[in-house]
Amino acid sequence: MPDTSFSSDASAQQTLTLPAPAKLNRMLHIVGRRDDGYHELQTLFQFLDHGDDIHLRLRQDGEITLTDRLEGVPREANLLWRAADLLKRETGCALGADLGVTKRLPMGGGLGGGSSDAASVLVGLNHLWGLGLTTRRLAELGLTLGADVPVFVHGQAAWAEGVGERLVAVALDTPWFVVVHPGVAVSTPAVFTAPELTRDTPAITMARALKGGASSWRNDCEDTVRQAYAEVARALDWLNARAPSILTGTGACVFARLESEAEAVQLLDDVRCQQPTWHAFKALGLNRSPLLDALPA
Ligand SMILES: C[C@@](CO)(OP(=O)(O)O)[C@H](O)COP(=O)(O)OP(=O)(O)OC[C@H]1O[C@@H](n2ccc(N)nc2=O)[C@H](O)[C@@H]1O
Ligand SMILES: Nc1ncnc2c1ncn2[C@@H]1O[C@H](COP(=O)(O)OP(=O)(O)O)[C@@H](O)[C@H]1O
Repeated sequence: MPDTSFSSDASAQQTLTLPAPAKLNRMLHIVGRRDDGYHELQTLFQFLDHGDDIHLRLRQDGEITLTDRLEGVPREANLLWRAADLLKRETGCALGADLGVTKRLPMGGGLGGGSSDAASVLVGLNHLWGLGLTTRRLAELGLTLGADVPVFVHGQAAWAEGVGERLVAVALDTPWFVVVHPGVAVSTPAVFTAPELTRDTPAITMARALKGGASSWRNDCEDTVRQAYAEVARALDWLNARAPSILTGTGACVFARLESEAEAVQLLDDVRCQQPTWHAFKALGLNRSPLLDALPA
């Protein structure tokens, strides 16, 4: 009988499929504005058991290619490609990769899909290319791609300050959520440049935020987004009549917190029957990203 174990092991080392989970901002306060225009935040990040999948295949010729196109995103802007290109330039690695994505997360929805894709590429290529960079270094590199990339690299639910780069791991409640995308695109820069945006919420301690618990958590972007996007306001009102619900990030997604999976199933059914123009899914909150458990030993 032919021994195929060597060839299958060898090909397993050449390819990797990794999860790129969504995040929610369980609360988000804007506590100031830096000189460069960026806003200082206080936020609680948590992951969902729902997201994209990233497919990596090692190339010996040094090329970085994209095997899946994202509509409206040219190669040089695609965070998968930018993450791989950054890692290659930073380390001088001579290897390359084919990068693919099974896209499930809406783009620009406040679920961090692009940032999570980038984090999974950084973590995955660090492994496939045998670079040996520390998680801390990968997170530093990731921050140059987007403020939300470090939390995905570290893979722990976190209290975040600054623009989201100062992280402290936390254990939050892990309920079921129903996440609704009301079918409109919200511009993050437009939210952050809105004159009426609340930018002066007094900073609080992490202990106080955690002690207040989910029933006290809110998102400072919500009023501004409500005013500019009637469909987001309608989704928040509709969901809030059924379960406590807030905006994630700068939207457009909103999420309802349920007491059980059965309640989440029921609410999801109701959304699909009564609001057919919205996209919705149910997901469990996770304090540990599935990315951390997906890498081969
Ligand atoms: C606010 C959050 C919370 O998770 O919202 P979502 O993007 O997830 O909805 C993120 O930190 C967003 O981070 P990220 O998505 O990387 O933002 P970017 O594309 O870099 O920002 C787009 C623009 O928004 C403004 N911006 C962004 C983040 C921030 N803390 N202050 C800002 O003022 C800046 O003008 C920036 O040019
Ligand atoms: N791989 C990617 N996945 C999603 N968006 C990407 C990707 N690469 C680049 N982008 C760009 O980044 C923007 C923000 O995407 P995303 O992280 O999904 O949203 P958000 O920051 O609202 O959570 C998108 O509108 C898109 O133009």
